[in-house]
Amino acid sequence: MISFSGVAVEKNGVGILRDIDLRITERRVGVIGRNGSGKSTFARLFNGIETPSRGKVEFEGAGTLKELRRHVGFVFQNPDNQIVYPLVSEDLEFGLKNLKLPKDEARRRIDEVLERFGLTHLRDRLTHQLSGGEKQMIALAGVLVMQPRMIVFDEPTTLLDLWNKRMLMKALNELEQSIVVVSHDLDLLQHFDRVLHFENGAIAGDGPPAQVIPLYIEKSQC
Ligand SMILES: Nc1ncnc2c1ncn2[C@@H]1O[C@H](COP(=O)(O)OP(=O)(O)OP(=O)(O)O)[C@@H](O)[C@H]1O
Repeated sequence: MISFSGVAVEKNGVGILRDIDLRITERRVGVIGRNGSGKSTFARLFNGIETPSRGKVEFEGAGTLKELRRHVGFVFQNPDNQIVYPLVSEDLEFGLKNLKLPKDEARRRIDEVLERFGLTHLRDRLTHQLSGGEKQMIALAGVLVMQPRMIVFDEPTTLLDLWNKRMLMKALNELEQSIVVVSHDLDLLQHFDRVLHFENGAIAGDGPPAQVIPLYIEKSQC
């Protein structure tokens, strides 16, 4: 469970997010809203990439940056922001080095994740030669090997074609972690447990997709 209590974010004197009071216990949560409504800023609070100007974010009662980073993984919209090493295998080992895992255990985790998502053939490839969809999956694999309890995705399907979008949606559905997905792709979120609708830096709608999404669409038609 992750909680936001009285959270506000301000930058250069400008209010970006305000009055965020939430407890998230659902397995699949979507985040929608117009461009500039504060979704990415909200998403980045989950694992401490962004810190609140006021209020606190806690994962099961622990709010230190170290705890948030340990429990919550973050998948960026553009995998180039996430993939740093020339070889896929090196990139996947990168985060695990910080955990100081024995080599065998690190290898086992990497093999398991690659195998599970049918990515084993990419293990020794150069990361800059991967397609956009392959990169997106390797970025997700890099987060999964860290075994976080929750994963936040910021617009994960924007760069993907229909095939890769389907592959990612299937992967999302099969994850045992709880997931939070920021997306303009309303189809992706229609079977989620809960959807948060942001408007001008605050939550304007919160509930099941069948309730929140139609109201959001209605507002866009005004
Ligand atoms: N450093 C900053 N200083 C001032 N304003 C900022 C800063 N960073 C972000 N903003 C503003 O905060 C608002 C929210 O940005 P955010 O990226 O969270 O929106 P978003 O809902 O994710 O948008 P999009 O759908 O376009 O990705 C935007 O108006 C943005 O211009």
